[in-house]
Amino acid sequence: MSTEALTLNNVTVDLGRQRILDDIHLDVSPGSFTCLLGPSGCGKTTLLRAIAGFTPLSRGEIRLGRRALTHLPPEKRETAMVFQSYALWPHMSVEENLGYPLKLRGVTRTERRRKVAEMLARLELSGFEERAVTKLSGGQRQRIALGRALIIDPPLLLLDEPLSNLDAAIRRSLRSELRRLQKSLGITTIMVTHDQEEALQMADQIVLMRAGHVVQVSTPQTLYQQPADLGAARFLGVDNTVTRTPQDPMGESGAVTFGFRTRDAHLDAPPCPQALIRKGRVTECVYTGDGYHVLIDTHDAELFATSATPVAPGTFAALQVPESALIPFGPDDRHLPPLDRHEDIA
Ligand SMILES: Nc1ncnc2c1ncn2[C@@H]1O[C@H](COP(=O)(O)OP(=O)(O)OP(=O)(O)O)[C@@H](O)[C@H]1O
Repeated sequence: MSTEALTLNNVTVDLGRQRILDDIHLDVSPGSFTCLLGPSGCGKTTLLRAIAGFTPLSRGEIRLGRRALTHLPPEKRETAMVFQSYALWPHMSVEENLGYPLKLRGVTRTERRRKVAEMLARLELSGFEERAVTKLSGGQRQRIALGRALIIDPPLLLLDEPLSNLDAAIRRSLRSELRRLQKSLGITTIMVTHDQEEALQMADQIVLMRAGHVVQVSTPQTLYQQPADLGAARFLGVDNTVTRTPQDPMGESGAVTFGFRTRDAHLDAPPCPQALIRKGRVTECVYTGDGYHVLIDTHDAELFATSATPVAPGTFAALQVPESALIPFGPDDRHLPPLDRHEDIA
């Protein structure tokens, strides 16, 4: 299989009078797995459809390797797409579904059988040839849909929320299966998801989108630890913010907002010299399975923290966040470089 780099330059899409995608630039390296991540309506599916050729560009260009795709119809782009709904032919068997794209390309019956058997082995579904697709589980159907997309050796695989119809356990196991398959084939892959956990677990590169724009392109680790702005941070589970005070950790100048995740704010941690501390009254305490989430009303903000034991509302409590878990943002809400701190923190 040949796999290729994808390049988007200046990609802009207007639908009706509305600008849906605005000046998108993106480089996707060959064989990598990229997730388009963002809230509902931010333009993820439109971008995927534009790459597939189903949505025309108003401006810009799309290249796959040396080929310009921009003006090619979908069937000439040779990209494969898998949707949320499995879109299998219900009246056909597994073998017929998988072999259909080969049949359309004039591949002989013997060769089709060989390729279908090979694909079923890759999907760990050997022996399912004769099975009606209506008699498969949701996870099996989605694997067949994936196999049908891959059987023609496409240079680019496009996935539109392929796991979102499946229940949580199947979804988790299919994530690693899909990633393993993608790596073994080395196929350049772009997947749309609104699920940050899914993107963080699967992607080599995440494209975070908001309102038709790309906010950040980075590895999962960088996106999680250094979100580009406060909006990105909130989308990635940073649910607490505090503004600096004289005794807090701080940068050199200007107002700083620190974001932190609830999981990093502890009520029962041993005191640590370099930490942010906030005190207040507990207003809520809910069980989360692996502990408790506690809401604390401090004098300037309501903050969430974790506790190993339940805490009664009304109790006076102090939360502590280690310095390493604080994400600093400047007055314009943009992420600041890592803290360079010399002073002790109260
Ligand atoms: N055919 C269309 N005509 C006009 N507007 C459209 C059309 N298709 C989508 N939109 C609008 O474009 C915006 C982006 O939609 P899109 O489906 O790409 O978002 P998304 O990020 O994939 O959302 P979701 O996660 O909910 O699927 C939305 O505001 C949507 O209403």
